[in-house]
Amino acid sequence: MSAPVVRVAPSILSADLLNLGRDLEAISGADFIHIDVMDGHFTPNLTFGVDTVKACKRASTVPLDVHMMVTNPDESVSWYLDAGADMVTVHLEAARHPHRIVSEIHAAGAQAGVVLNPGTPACALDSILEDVDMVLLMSVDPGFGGQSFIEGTIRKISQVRSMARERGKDLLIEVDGGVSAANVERVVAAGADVIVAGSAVFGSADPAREVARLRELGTPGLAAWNA
Ligand SMILES: O=C(CO)[C@H](O)[C@H](O)COP(=O)(O)O
Ligand SMILES: [Fe+2]
Repeated sequence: MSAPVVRVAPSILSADLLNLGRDLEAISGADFIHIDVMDGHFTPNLTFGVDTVKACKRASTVPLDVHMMVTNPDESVSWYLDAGADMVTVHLEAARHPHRIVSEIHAAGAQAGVVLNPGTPACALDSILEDVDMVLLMSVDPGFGGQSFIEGTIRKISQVRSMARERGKDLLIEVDGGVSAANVERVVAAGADVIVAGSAVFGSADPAREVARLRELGTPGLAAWNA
């Protein structure tokens, strides 16, 4: 069996939208394409919708990780499943019926995750942890790329990894916001195995190399919890 490696999910929030095809090609070695759907209500910003997800599906074979930052995702999750999302994550702060959404995602053959804002404690996962494939922990308040990593997230990552361990749950933990070469090893060592990076990847001169570098720098951190 090959050794586990950190999965890297570049966020196209920081891509050059006028050259999105070129930027998707540059990250063809990534593990996911992270698509930040924001509705201008749940977040102060308005970004991508279903058509962007469809366009990414046509342009790339990399699995699509759709991060829904919308109020009432219950109403719109099916649009993103139909558009070709491979992983869909919904905020526990926004979902009316999170278990129903997770079932809908699984019924469509996709993977399901729930997201916690920095201000939401890990215990909010208590009744849903067993039902999801991934927990996404925000390490910035959602809305924008390029913000600074909130340090308290490190403790929350460890808490969620411990919860998963105690329950014997095989869980992906993704961390989103302010992750870069400077902190990726610590983030992973705390218990993460998927990292989102927007400005770190697309702000670099060579996005393809930055994906490989983040994976390389982060992977040693897996040994801390993934024995
Ligand atoms: O969900 C998000 C913001 O709400 C983005 O995925 C996140 O901020 C990534 O950008 P960066 O790596 O530049 O912080
Ligand atoms: Fe995101």
